[in-house]
Amino acid sequence: MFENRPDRSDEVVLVGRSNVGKSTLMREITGHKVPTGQKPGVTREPNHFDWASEDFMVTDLPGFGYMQGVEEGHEEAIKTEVVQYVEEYAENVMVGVLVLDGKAAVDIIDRHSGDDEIPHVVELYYLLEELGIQPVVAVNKMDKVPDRDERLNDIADRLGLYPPWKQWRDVIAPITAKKGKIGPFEDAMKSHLEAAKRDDLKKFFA
Ligand SMILES: Nc1nc2c(ncn2[C@@H]2O[C@H](COP(=O)(O)OP(=O)(O)OP(=O)(O)O)[C@@H](O)[C@H]2O)c(=O)[nH]1
Ligand SMILES: [Mg+2]
Repeated sequence: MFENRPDRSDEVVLVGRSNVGKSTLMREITGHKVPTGQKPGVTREPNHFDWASEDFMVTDLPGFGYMQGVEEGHEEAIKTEVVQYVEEYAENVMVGVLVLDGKAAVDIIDRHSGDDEIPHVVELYYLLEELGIQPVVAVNKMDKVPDRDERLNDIADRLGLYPPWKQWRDVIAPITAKKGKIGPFEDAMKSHLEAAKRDDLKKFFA
């Protein structure tokens, strides 16, 4: 299990495959220089940013799937650790942000969908639901997606959210984290924090 977790009662976690932009989004949220990179597998340990006065933190977790320079067995081990982390702290996690690469997600999901196979990202989405964690799907790298509505409808469909995606604006948030365009994500976060009666945390997503 990952060490060095600050003891904060409320938490937002960022999860998803490697290289989708979790750490880039973390940077945008916190304003801190979180390491990011072009090669999958940059984040190997959780990055926690915490605000003691609000008893709150945001955690950027290592990514699932292919990681450059990492042995296959170790990738699996990291994936298991990420799942265990979310399970262990489910009580604390107010929102689970599933970050996707808007350009690649549908192809990856479809490639791994079969009779006895559920793609990792879909599995992760179900895990959040099972654990009673409010999901937000941050569909990142929208700057690379030409057919925006079509793509977002497909993503909604693959997650079992009946299209059109616009019905799910509090769950599906198209963003371009690299350019700081994260308004739809902030709006979704604010609506869930309000529902959780934590209006005091909305300032971190403004
Ligand atoms: N085009 C585009 N690239 C982005 C965007 N957001 C992040 N990236 C790039 O995607 C790459 C991966 O970003 P990271 O934030 O390191 O991704 P990560 O999900 O934290 O990756 P791991 O730590 O390896 O799991 C970097 O080269 C980023 O600059 C975006 O909105 N658009
Ligand atoms: Mg990272």
